Amino acid sequence: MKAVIETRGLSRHYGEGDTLVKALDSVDVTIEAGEFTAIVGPSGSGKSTLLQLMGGLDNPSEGEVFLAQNNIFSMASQTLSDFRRDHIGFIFQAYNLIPVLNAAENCEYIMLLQGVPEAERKERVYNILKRVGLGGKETRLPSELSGGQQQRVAVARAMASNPDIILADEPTANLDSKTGTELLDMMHELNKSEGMTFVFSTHDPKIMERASRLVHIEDGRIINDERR
Ligand SMILES: Nc1ncnc2c1ncn2[C@@H]1O[C@H](COP(=O)(O)OP(=O)(O)OP(=O)(O)O)[C@@H](O)[C@H]1O
Repeated sequence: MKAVIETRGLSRHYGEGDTLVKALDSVDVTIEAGEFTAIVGPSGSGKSTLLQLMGGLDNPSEGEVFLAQNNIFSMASQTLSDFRRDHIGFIFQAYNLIPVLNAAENCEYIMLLQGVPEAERKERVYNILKRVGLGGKETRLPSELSGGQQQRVAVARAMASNPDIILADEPTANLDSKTGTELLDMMHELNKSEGMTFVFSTHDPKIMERASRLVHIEDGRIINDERR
């Protein structure tokens, strides 16, 4: 199996002395291509911190993250920013779409930054939006879409850059149970049919049920890592 992300001795500390918080404490984990991994654990256990560090959105106190065999924290910040854009798709709890851009433009934006030619951009956006069940809604603004539809745009946007991996931080937390299940089934289908690798930070039992791997974190440390 091919390693997509590998962390080595990854730690993130806040404060010092009496107020020191070890949000993440020497975590070694390797995410392999095609996995559908849920990072689970109690509130405050370090799930989001791990996801943020895996994606190079935060800096570790100690340790390393290798993405596609590249040590991301040894990169200059612009290099990291470009590398992240080309290799990782992010999905956040709050959708984080650009409000003045319509569904298609939200997806197209990353490809524009990647220098993908216009005709190819349009075709890819059309196909991806259809793939996530939003065919015909290309010109809707985020405010004209339901929460579930906005999160589908966020999934489409994450896929648009053709990333190695999608990191999703509590993607169903703001959705009702039925909408969350539909979104999850769609991501699971993308995992099965296209081999897209996903890592979730979650409390959602529905994600845990479908996960091919459950990584349990407590107090910033991995206490169990179960493939099934
Ligand atoms: N900016 C910060 N300053 C100080 N402490 C922080 C900061 N961010 C996170 N922490 C602490 O780090 C620990 C891990 O936080 P993290 O958000 O990763 O947990 P989590 O498992 O994702 O929690 P939840 O399930 O509630 O989202 C917590 O104790 C949190 O209070």
